[in-house]
Amino acid sequence: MLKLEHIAWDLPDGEEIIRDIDITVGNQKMVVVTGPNGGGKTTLAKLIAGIVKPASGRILLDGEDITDANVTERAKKGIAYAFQQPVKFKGLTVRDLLELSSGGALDHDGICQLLGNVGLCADEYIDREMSAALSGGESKRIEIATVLARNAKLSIFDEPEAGIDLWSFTRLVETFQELQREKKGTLLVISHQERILSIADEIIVIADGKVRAAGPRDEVLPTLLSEERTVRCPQGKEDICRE
Ligand SMILES: Nc1ncnc2c1ncn2[C@@H]1O[C@H](COP(=O)(O)OP(=O)(O)OP(=O)(O)O)[C@@H](O)[C@H]1O
Repeated sequence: MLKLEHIAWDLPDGEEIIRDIDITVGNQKMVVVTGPNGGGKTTLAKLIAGIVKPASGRILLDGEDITDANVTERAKKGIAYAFQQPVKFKGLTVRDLLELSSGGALDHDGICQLLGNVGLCADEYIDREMSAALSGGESKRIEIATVLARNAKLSIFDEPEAGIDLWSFTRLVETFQELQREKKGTLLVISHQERILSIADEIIVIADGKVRAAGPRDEVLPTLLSEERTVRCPQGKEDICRE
């Protein structure tokens, strides 16, 4: 179980970005973090992965205080993080990257399966270099595949939908569902996508650096969707919106 207690994070000029956040993420759950742009979701994910350190508060993983552990130590303890903007490693091939992530040699079928999770046809990609020649959507999907390859205790995905096509996105949603069914670790997914929100066990809404709402999907999602409808259709204009 992941537990954040009174977590805060500020910019060097003192501006508070994350304010006194308390979150509990149960094992084997799929938790989706959503909320308005600039609300602090990516910062929260970076705090959990150890990329940034909190100004105050504690982070516990299965009861162990990991607040002072760095990224590598947290990775060893089972936290895997997929960046919103994928990192490119010149010289490394897709196969190298997937083998590094999974911790051992992978045969053709193993690589096919991992790339298939994100809708990539393996043969075309296995020996390609992780360079600027890959499109944004291709490298984003490879990044997601590397996190899936880790089979981590806690996998964090930051806007996995960003820049990937509809077919690959559908495949990714199915992959998340398979992982949920097979109870293969905890998924923490930052997303604005209703299709991802609709398969969450729990939803956390972060706005203005605080938890605005948190709870089981069926409690949180209806309110979110009705708020979205209100934004799309201002009060008093419902008749026009329906037409
Ligand atoms: N290193 C930094 N320097 C300056 N501002 C930062 C830094 N990191 C985060 N911020 C600011 O903190 C706020 C929260 O950013 P964050 O990326 O966590 O938001 P988000 O909820 O993930 O947004 P989005 O939905 O747009 O991805 C933003 O206003 C952002 O500009």
